[in-house]
Amino acid sequence: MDSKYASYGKEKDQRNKFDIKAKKIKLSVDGNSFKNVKENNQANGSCNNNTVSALNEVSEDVQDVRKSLPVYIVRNRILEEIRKNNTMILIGETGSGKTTQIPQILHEQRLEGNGAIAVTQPRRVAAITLALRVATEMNTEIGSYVGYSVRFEDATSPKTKVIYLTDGMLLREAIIDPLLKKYSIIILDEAHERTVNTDVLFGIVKLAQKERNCKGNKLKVIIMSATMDVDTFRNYYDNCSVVYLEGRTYPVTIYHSKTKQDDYQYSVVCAIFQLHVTTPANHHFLVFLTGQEEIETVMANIKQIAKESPGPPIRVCPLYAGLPPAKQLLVWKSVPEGTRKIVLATNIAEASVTIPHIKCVIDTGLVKERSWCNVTGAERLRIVPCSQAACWQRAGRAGRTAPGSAYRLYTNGDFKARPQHNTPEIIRCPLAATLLMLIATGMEPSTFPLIDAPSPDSVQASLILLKELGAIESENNPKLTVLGKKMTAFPIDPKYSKVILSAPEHGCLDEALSLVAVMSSENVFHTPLHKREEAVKAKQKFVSTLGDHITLLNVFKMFCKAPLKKQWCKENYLNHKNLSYACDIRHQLLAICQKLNMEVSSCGTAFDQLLKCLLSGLFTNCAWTRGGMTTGAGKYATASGAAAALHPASSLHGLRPPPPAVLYTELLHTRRAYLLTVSAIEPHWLHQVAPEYARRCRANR
Ligand SMILES: Nc1ncnc2c1ncn2[C@@H]1O[C@H](COP(=O)(O)OP(=O)(O)OP(=O)(O)O)[C@@H](O)[C@H]1O
Repeated sequence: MDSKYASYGKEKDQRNKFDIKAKKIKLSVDGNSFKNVKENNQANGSCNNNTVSALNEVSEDVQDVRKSLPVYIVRNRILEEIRKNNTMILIGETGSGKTTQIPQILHEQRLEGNGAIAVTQPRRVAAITLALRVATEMNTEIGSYVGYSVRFEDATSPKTKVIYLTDGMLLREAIIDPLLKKYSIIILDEAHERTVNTDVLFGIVKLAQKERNCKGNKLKVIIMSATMDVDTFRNYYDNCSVVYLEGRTYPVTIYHSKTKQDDYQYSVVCAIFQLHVTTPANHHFLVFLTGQEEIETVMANIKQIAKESPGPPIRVCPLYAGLPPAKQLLVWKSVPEGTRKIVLATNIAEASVTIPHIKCVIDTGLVKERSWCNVTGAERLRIVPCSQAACWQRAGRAGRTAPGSAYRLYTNGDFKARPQHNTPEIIRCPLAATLLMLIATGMEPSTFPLIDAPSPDSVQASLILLKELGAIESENNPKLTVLGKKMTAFPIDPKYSKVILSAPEHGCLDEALSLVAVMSSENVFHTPLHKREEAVKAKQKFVSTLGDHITLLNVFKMFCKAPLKKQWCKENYLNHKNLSYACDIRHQLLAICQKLNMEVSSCGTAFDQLLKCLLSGLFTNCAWTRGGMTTGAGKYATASGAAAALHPASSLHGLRPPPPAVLYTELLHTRRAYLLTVSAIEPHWLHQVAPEYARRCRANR
């Protein structure tokens, strides 16, 4: 193993260094009593035992753990503040118990009255696992007093009092009821993440609170985070009270790489095996990577090296957004005693989640970030360094149930050079979906109160896109069209709801539903590194020369017909979980279509119809060969003029001559720019299905 990866500069945990300038009330945990509780726990073996508990297989005394949390210890003071203030910001260390304890403390006092308590989370895995944990702590079933609501899954009932839900789900509820009357208390958690949905929710909740307070139907709002920019939030919420909770659970020792790492995937594998041979097996690892493909590659490498490496047996668990929920939860399952669990995750494991017995975090310091081009509306994905706040959150995952360590594969200098906080997503992301939601709730986009307003150009570009999608009447007077209203019925991006809603016109709703469903799930192909050739060969039987979309459709159709699905997937190197998840999604999309009285037509093998239908929603994602010739190895120019190559995994890769025009699903920027999930189209189709955009696009090219 290369020795340069062994050298980490040790540094003291600096999690307290965040500068909080706002006037604040400090609530301190009594150091001695906290220490004693911790020591007692350890003496009881409740934090240090070797048995790894799955989420619902509670081996520790949850009530003891609960009572040792800083938030629990000062709960009476916190309650006092919450009673006094309609709006409050609560800052507390990662792991201090904000997300699991505050809702319970409120509910124990019945502060929610006849309403419910909503706790928003930027990510579904956090919403689900938190609800499961809190249900266990409250000794109740999920869906009873505690529940969760995430896209495509609602585990609540009329008697649910504490609801963990994604910010996107609360936004959808706001379309039906902008005053969110179902809730008497709304907790906006992980405020520092500044996702576009959370930023919009800040505004919706602020307006709802103002109006409801006038009508005597009060709404309490609590904003929580470990690392947020307090001054900005305090100004936005009219100088509301800030409660700063001092006190932590377990220390995390931070190590930085001494030298810059050129190949982080390689560094990750080296770091894992260096630590693997020197750390006890019950210290599980959590590794932060940037995406599914990378996770699969690293996973394959670990499995390969593990065969010859000394040290305990290894169980590798992936965790990324597109993984079907049931598979995500496997991360919380116990492993046999003496086995090391290594979780390979994207930033979805960064905030709010607790994976028991993770004592070692290995952080690449990178994240895959979505941004977009105002002019053409095309989106792109880039791998970029994450903010300091994100780095602290990641490190915090190591100190949840015991003291831990975080190994950063970047230097201290690199860390210090990073921005303190995440750039709000609203500044860099496409806004069409958000604006559609706002317009649907009856809000006026130009006067809507946002903490950080996106540039007027960006808003205008998104309104133009909505106009071209047929969702609004005009960009200057944004009113929903009949089509736009229907689009809001689907919990998916407006580009994809447009595809579904255009399908009857192209006679292909059956196929469009399957395609959108399979594209909403994650990669269906499973390509283990050591069996790459077999996997590539197996893929051939599904490949269409028309491109990856029809290839995906072929896979999905054959999966639906296969009698022994698991076995069939194994034989064909396909991901059974992702395909099953696609089936669930299709089911739900179909139910919405049926509610809208749409007729389910099929185009059979007339795939031109399906591709035109796909283009009617994804028209911003076209690329052309330059002057009819590809430049270099399959290079195309996107609508913004950026050069990009077909991804080597595309079924069009290597086709001679290359199709003059293609439709892609995503533009990925790694060392090169790649078009992902690509189909050949006829250049004139763009004019047929999106004439306004085609004219605008030609003028810009
Ligand atoms: N699923 C779980 N299994 C075991 N312990 C858990 C679980 N969820 C929470 N805990 C315990 O409760 C503690 C508090 O978790 P909680 O999510 O409430 O903290 P938090 O202050 O909201 O942290 P963050 O800012 O990171 O979201 C954890 O550190 C851990 O000790």
